Amino acid sequence: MNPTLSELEAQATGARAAFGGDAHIVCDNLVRIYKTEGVEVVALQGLDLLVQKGELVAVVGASGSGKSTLLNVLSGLDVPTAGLARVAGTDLLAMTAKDRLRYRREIVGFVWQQTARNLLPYLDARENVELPMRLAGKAARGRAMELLALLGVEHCAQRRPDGMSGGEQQRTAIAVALANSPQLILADEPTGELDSDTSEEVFDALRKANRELGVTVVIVTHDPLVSEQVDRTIGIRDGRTSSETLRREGAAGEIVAEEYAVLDRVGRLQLPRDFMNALAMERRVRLELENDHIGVWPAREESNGE
Ligand SMILES: Nc1ncnc2c1ncn2[C@@H]1O[C@H](COP(=O)(O)OP(=O)(O)OP(=O)(O)O)[C@@H](O)[C@H]1O
Repeated sequence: MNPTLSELEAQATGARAAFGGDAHIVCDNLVRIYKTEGVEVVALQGLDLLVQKGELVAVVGASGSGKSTLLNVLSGLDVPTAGLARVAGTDLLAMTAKDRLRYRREIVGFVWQQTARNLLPYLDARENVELPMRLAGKAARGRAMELLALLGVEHCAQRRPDGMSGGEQQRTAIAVALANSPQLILADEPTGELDSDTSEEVFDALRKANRELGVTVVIVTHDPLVSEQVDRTIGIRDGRTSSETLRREGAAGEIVAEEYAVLDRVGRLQLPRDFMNALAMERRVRLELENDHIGVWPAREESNGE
C-alpha cells in the first residue's frame, strides 16, 4: 500500500537519522572563529561536509577560503568553535589528549606539500616508512617494502630524500602516511611543488592507495584542475561548502564533469521535503536559470540516466 503524504512527511522529518548517518567524515555546521587582538575572523562559517568511506575527494578553494582551517580540524590539530566534526566515528570536539594522539597516529595519515615535512632527510625511503610503525610498536620491514612497491618506488628503498625526484619523494611520503594502516589520508597541496607530469604520478599513487587499500583520501588544494583527477570535488568559499563537481564517464566513454549547488541544510536553498521526496532529490541538485525562475533538477545520476 502506498504511504500517505503525512506518513511520508513523518518519515522525512521524524525518523530522520542524524546528519551524515554513518559517513566517514561528517562536518555539520562547522564554525571556526579566530580572535587576534580583539579582531574576530570567521574562517569557517557553518561548513557542512560528508565524505563516504573509501571515497577519493578534493576540497578546492581560493586562498583564504578556509581550506587550511578545515584541514587542521580534520587532522585533530585544531578544535572548531562550534558545530560537529566526526571522522571514522571519532568526535573531534570531544577528544582527550590521549585520544588525539591515537587519532593522529592510527586513524589519519598526512601528506604535506613541503616534501621536507614528510620525510626525514637522514633516513632512506624504507626507514622513513618503517619509522611510524616502529613508533607504534609494530613489525615493519615487510610492510614498508610492500607499500613502496605498491606506490612504484621500491627502487628508492635505499635512497635518502635528496637522492629522489620530487615525485618519488611524494610517493614515498604517501607510503609513510599509509604505514600504520590509517582509515583516512589527508593531503595538503600534495603536488604543489611539482610539474604537471609528476603531479599525475602522485595522483596515480593516491588513487592506487585509495582503490587497493580502501583508504579514504581527501586532497586539499587551490588548484581547480584537480577535479580532473578525482571523482568528486567539493568547492569551499568563504568558509562554506559552495559547490560540488562530479566526474563521471559519459555514454561515449568521455569524461563529463558537472557542477552542482550544495543544498544547504540550514536553509540556503531549502526545498519542501515532499517536493524533494517526489523527485528523490538528495544533497545534490542541478540548477537552471530561466527568465523568471530557477529550475532545480534532480542530479543526473539519480534520474535514470536521462
Ligand atoms: N591563526 C589565525 N589567526 C587569525 N586568522 C586566521 C588564522 N588562520 C587563518 N585565519 C584567517 O581565516 C581565513 C581562512 O584561512 P585559511 O588559512 O583556512 O584559508 P586557506 O583557504 O587555507 O588559504 P591558503 O590557501 O592561502 O592557505 C582567512 O581569512 C585567514 O586570514
